[in-house]
Amino acid sequence: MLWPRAPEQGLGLPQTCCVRAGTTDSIAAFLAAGTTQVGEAVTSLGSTMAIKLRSLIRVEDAQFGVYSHRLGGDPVQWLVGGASNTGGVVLRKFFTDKALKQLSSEIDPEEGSGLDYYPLPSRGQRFPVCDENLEPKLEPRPPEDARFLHGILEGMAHIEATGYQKLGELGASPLRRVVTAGGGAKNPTWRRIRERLIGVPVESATWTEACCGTALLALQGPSLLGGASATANH
Ligand SMILES: Nc1ncnc2c1ncn2[C@@H]1O[C@H](COP(=O)(O)OP(=O)(O)O)[C@@H](O)[C@H]1O
Ligand SMILES: O=C(CO)[C@H](O)[C@H](O)COP(=O)(O)O
Repeated sequence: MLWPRAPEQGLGLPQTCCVRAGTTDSIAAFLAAGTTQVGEAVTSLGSTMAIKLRSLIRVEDAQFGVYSHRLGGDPVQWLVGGASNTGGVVLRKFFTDKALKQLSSEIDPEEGSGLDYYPLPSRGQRFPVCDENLEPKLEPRPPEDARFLHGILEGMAHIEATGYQKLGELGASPLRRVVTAGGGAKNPTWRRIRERLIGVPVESATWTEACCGTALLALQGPSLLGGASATANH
């Protein structure tokens, strides 16, 4: 908590104003998504892809871009995960949001694309492997836009699945369910591709915007952390 100083020193807020600070966008998205159980995770599919798994075990491994934030509770829970360079920023290079919706409806998520892409906006990856020289792979490009999109969505789902697999290998609590936040959460085709590849139920969050988590944190403070549900009627 930050208490404001005199107006000439700070923000000029009244003494009665309590400011809560310190979250990141993907932690805010995690809080908004309303998980309560160890083994539940949130994938934020925004411009980049970030994953956070509610775990009893803390895991850190810079080689794979894996780190943990302390969530709280008794016993203490951790948000284990990482932030990848893949994500919607790659989709935006090729498709408008309107085209994404139309083309996604033409994809059969039960079938493989037959392509082997590694979607990145440029060279370099942070998670699930940390390698500044890793190159994107988005070729060959088929003539059909829907198939091209299928390959990209599948490639990103592979990266996400590998990420969750890596958390398990490094000793985090076993994954049971994935909730989705961010702009990619509104894509049911992608959700099904991801579910097939990750191997646990994948759902869309009721609140997909990180700002909802920030608002909940401002309202409830530390009582929101450590197993409390974020889906209170606010
Ligand atoms: N139907 C869709 N399917 C998949 N991705 C989508 C869809 N609509 C929008 N997006 C992607 O969502 C991203 C924006 O999500 P958002 O959570 O607002 O991102 P951020 O706040 O990180 O910039 C864009 O990169 C866009 O390509
Ligand atoms: O890369 C990101 C956004 O582009 C991550 O969301 C950001 O790094 C959040 O960090 P943390 O994982 O510590 O919550």
